[in-house]
Amino acid sequence: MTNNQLQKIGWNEFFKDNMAVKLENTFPARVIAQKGDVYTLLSEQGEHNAKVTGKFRFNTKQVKDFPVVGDFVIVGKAKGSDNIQIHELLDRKNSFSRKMPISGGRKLKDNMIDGGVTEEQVIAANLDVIFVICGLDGNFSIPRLERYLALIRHQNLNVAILLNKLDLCENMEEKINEVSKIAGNAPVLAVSALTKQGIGQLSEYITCGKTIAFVGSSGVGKSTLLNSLFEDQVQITNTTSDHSGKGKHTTTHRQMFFHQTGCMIIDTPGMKELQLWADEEDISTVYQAVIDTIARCKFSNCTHDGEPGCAIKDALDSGELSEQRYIRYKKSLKEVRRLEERKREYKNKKMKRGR
Ligand SMILES: Nc1nc2c(ncn2[C@@H]2O[C@H](COP(=O)(O)OP(=O)(O)OP(=O)(O)O)[C@@H](O)[C@H]2O)c(=O)[nH]1
Ligand SMILES: [Zn+2]
Repeated sequence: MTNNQLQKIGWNEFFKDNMAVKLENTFPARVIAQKGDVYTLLSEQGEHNAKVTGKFRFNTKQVKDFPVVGDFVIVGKAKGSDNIQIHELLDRKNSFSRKMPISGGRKLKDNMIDGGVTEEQVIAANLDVIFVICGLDGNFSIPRLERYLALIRHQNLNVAILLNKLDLCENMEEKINEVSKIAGNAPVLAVSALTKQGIGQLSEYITCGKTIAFVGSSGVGKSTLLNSLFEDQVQITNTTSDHSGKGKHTTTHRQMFFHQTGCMIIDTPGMKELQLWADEEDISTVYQAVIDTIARCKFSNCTHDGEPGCAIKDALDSGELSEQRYIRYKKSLKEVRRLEERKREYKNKKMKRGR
């Protein structure tokens, strides 16, 4: 692979400039798959399987600082062996992240998932566009889309919303309308991965040198979509366990696929739990309509709890603002405030332990 070929897999000046390790015989590579602590990498020299070095592991304090699919890393041969090792993770242009999920059951506190390590979990890195996929069947969920949008807004990613299973949907316009109301600037596309209806709309995103990722809950059709785009089966899809739209887990690890156009597509396993890794500003952006309404309240310190001249009350009464959406806004705000608190507690605890 020549330098030009490295560019084809997304390498550019941004990554070159932040290479810190200048060890002899090291070179850049991109993470194209991950299974546990084994990474599959692609470099000018071809494909390699590698782990991080002991030094990397020792010096890395946070989960988010380990490589994920889409990352660029600096690799080299281990002393006295032909094995490739990862020495350094290069700064990310961006990433899609959530709060680390809770292992071993969830705790609900004030109707919010609470607990787990207060750290960022990076799902995929260095993306040009992220596609949030949602089924037009029983899986359809505006609240879930809003949560994805909050996470994405936090990372400043370009996002497109992809409504799949168009073949199963009888009120497409109504659904698109509903989604458009919360989508902000994100384009909303409706397709059927199965019949390929509308798939052509994706071609403007699937272009040479670009990296895109598919995220969404299990069973929305990420792998089916990938299969359609590649014609020949790159992933094995399963049949949904029932008609509720909840699929069986099929994709078990993250992986990057190379499309014939030269586009890199990252498929991710369906996410059950989507705790916010976002802040108040992100919530304000996702719920801009609520923020605009609040700005019209008579008193700037209005608590929207019966004060005179409350624009929220008027908007709820007139139906201009949906009560459910307002409740979700308040809940999300509470969740990110709680996250800020937990981040502070976590940092203090870590500092006390000296790591
Ligand atoms: N009718 C219909 N079914 C679809 C469509 N896309 C996917 N499916 C079905 O939905 C089920 C789940 O699809 P997958 O592609 O495995 O879903 P996934 O998002 O990759 O799921 P995970 O790997 O668990 O994250 C399969 O039975 C697919 O055949 C579609 O456009 N229309
Ligand atoms: Zn008010």
